Amino acid sequence: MQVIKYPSREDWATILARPTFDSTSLFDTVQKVLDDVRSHGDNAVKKYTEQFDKVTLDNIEVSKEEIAEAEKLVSTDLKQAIEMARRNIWKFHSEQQHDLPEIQTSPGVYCWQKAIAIQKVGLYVPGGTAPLFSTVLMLGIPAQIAECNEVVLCTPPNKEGKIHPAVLYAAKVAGVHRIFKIGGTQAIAAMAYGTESVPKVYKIFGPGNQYVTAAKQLVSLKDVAIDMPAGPSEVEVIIDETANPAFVAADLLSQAEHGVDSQSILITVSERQVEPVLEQIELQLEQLPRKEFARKALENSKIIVLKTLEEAVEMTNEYAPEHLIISTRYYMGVAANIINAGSVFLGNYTPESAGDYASGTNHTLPTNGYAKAYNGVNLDSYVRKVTFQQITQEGLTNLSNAIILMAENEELMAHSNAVKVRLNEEKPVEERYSSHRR
Ligand SMILES: NC(=O)c1ccc[n+]([C@@H]2O[C@H](COP(=O)([O-])OP(=O)(O)OC[C@H]3O[C@@H](n4cnc5c(N)ncnc54)[C@H](O)[C@@H]3O)[C@@H](O)[C@H]2O)c1
Ligand SMILES: N[C@H](CO)Cc1c[nH]c[nH+]1
Ligand SMILES: [Zn+2]
Repeated sequence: MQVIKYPSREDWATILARPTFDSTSLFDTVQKVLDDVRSHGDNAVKKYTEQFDKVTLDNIEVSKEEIAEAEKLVSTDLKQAIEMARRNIWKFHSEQQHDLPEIQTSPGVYCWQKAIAIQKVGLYVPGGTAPLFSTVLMLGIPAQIAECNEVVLCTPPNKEGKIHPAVLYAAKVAGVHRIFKIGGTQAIAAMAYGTESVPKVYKIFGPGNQYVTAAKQLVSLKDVAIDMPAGPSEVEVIIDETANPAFVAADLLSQAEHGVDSQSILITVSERQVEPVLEQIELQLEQLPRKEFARKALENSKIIVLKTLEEAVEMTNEYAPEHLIISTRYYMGVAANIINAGSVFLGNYTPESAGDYASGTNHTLPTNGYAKAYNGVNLDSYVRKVTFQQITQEGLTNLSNAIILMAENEELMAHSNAVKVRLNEEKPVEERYSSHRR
């Protein structure tokens, strides 16, 4: 991990750059796969599954028998852990439902909103190098709470053409309706355009590698909504002299192990913490089965020494990390000034892995600086708030001058007429006999 001490402000942007790859050829490659699946459906999906996942599939949909079999293969302990996570995720997300009041904006003018679930949603669960069954819960449970009608899930098959049992079990627990053995760009294309087997959806959710993220961005230009760009994982940790180096190292490694393009950033206002943290990283890294991924990701990672916590906050807001851990004496004071981050973890006993699995918050979060403009997945991601209004004859009379004047100044006479034709009419029957009712 590169150590940078007291950098000058002009260098911040360079220091905070994310790992790069050639995105021109990436977008071209991804677009070709999207177009092919759009034109040739299941045949193209199977072709790319052979090419990228190295498996030939006759049937791309997971059968009921496979789901039943998977349930037997998941241990009781793991089922209990999944249940605990499910309960907390359910609790946190179901509290995000709010009553939407009816507002009388002026006499006789009633406006309100109704939250209505997006009817068809597609969930992408990454599976290139790790079976992320926790992501199934993060994406499926809010869809279940929102009552989406059709929930389909795509995830890459392994070389035997199978899906990890825990992914299938979690999908059952989260009420997913149909599961397909498709990964990468071909999965995003199948859900965006529909194929003979895969239904077309209205919105696609979920994280993934650079191919998945690029595919989501391309299909969202014209064809389907997406949650957000949620690419390679990242974490930033802010510490002072009170932080425990072993905890800090573990947190940095926890995101580095996701993949070679992950990034971990440590900002310390105590120079004395640098060596102990580096020692802990070396020590802990050796024990990790995924140490090769983590080691590569650490090449993209930095330890930055700054003078003050004010600077640390400023740098963080510029970087906009997916995850931010604050391990300083007065962490609440530091947190109060954070404006750009996906999910914030406070104090020495709040590791980022708690949010990845079981505290109840969602782990599908914006990466690559998108936290400046997007939030992570939440219940609102699965609903649209449709507005309704009802205006009485008196209400319309009160608004009429303003509407007519504004419409005529925009030179839109038909808009103005739609009000004028209603004025001076006899009071409508329903208003004579009933009061306003929703
Ligand atoms: N931001 C978040 O909320 C969040 C959450 C979980 C995971 N993640 C990230 O998701 C990513 C998961 O990546 P992954 O690779 O393990 O799984 P993945 O499922 O995203 O990607 C695997 C698929 O990539 C495609 N692919 C692989 N090589 C290709 C190539 N050369 N050309 C075209 N397509 C190719 C294949 O079709 C394969 O099925 C990690 O980077 C992890 O950090 C992010
Ligand atoms: N940290 C990932 C989001 O960036 C989510 C995850 C799933 N499993 C473990 N971690
Ligand atoms: Zn993680």
